[in-house]
Amino acid sequence: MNEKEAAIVELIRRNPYLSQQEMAESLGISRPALANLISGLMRRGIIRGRAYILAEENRVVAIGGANVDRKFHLKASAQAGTSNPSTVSSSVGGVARNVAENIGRLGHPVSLLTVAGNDADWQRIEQATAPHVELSHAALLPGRTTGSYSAVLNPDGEMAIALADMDVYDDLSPDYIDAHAPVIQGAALAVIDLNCPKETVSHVQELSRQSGTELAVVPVSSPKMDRMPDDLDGITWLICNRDETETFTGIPVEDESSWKEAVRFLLKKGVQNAVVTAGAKGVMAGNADGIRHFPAISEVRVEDVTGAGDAFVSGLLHGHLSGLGFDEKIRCGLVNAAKTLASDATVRPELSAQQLKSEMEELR
Ligand SMILES: Nc1ncnc2c1ncn2[C@@H]1O[C@H](COP(=O)(O)OP(=O)(O)O)[C@@H](O)[C@H]1O
Ligand SMILES: O=c1[nH]cc([C@@H]2O[C@H](COP(=O)(O)O)[C@@H](O)[C@H]2O)c(=O)[nH]1
Repeated sequence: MNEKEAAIVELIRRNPYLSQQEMAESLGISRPALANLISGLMRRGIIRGRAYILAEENRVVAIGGANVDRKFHLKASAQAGTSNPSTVSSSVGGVARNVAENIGRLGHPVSLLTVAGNDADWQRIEQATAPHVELSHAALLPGRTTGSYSAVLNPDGEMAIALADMDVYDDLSPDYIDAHAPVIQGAALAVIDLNCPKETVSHVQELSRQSGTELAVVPVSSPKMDRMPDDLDGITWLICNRDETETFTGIPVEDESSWKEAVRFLLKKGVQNAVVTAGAKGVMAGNADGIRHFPAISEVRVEDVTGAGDAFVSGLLHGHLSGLGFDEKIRCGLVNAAKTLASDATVRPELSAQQLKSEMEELR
């Protein structure tokens, strides 16, 4: 292949929807010259043909963070201004990545759109994630550092402080999304986390609306709630924990009635299905047909809380993709969260669709 042909192939790989006019303009050649080059590529079987691409049933795309999580377990209560003896453990995380791994383990084809540094942390993420998630669209940025989340935990397990180095996600930009638009347009469901900048969230919302891709929005923390789009129309699922909900709605969630009011607030803003989780108290969830409380699974042994929220989201979306009724979708989330709390892993390695199905029967 010569240089021009290679450039054409790269353009098509990035966006198979480009017209010949757009390709010619982008390469700075005339349209007839482009047509000649394309027929050459077709004769040699490098381009197979032009096709309308149908959304692959149940293909999911997750957009957002892929981090390395580090936990420092202090041997005595934290003292400022000195070195504190501790043991450290680490694992792979990031909300979008956690959800993608859960969904992949549950048997759905899933791609991750993310950005990272070209470093050892990314290699670790890739090794743990690639068996379950398609990663070919992840952009490795020279000179950038892969996202990381470091929590310092007191001896009783409570967090003293957590440090998030997630500057790399500033580059999860609308331009990056445009370069991978067909991945979103061809998916049945897109899941975006709020590690993404606000303009990226709105851009994905617009693209999904145009292509009829369902959209789930998953916040990552209360300070990042200012990245929520101004208008929530076209969001199929919004799943927030209590802190995130209070920050966004301004409604203190203190009892069943204020909890319900917060869900109603989200629905009024245009979300189709809204869920507010509250740890051991369970979730308040609803849509235009009504809002109701679902208790958490009570018989859980809490081993490690990391990843429970992401497991809830993933179980719920698995129920949604499997065409279950509303209450069963929520139950899929509750069961997956409970089983993840009882595991020291962020995404439990035994998870599969069959496993979750039998756990749902066992906990009925
Ligand atoms: N102590 C607990 N006992 C039972 N279930 C829990 C407990 N903590 C969390 N969960 C489950 O995990 C889900 C998410 O937890 P939550 O703390 O609300 O969100 P996040 O982890 O995102 O902050 C809850 O809806 C619930 O189903
Ligand atoms: O600003 C952020 N904080 C935390 C996370 C991720 O959130 C997960 C912890 O989730 P939970 O709060 O559900 O335990 C970790 O994997 C961490 O990397 C993130 O993506 N972005």
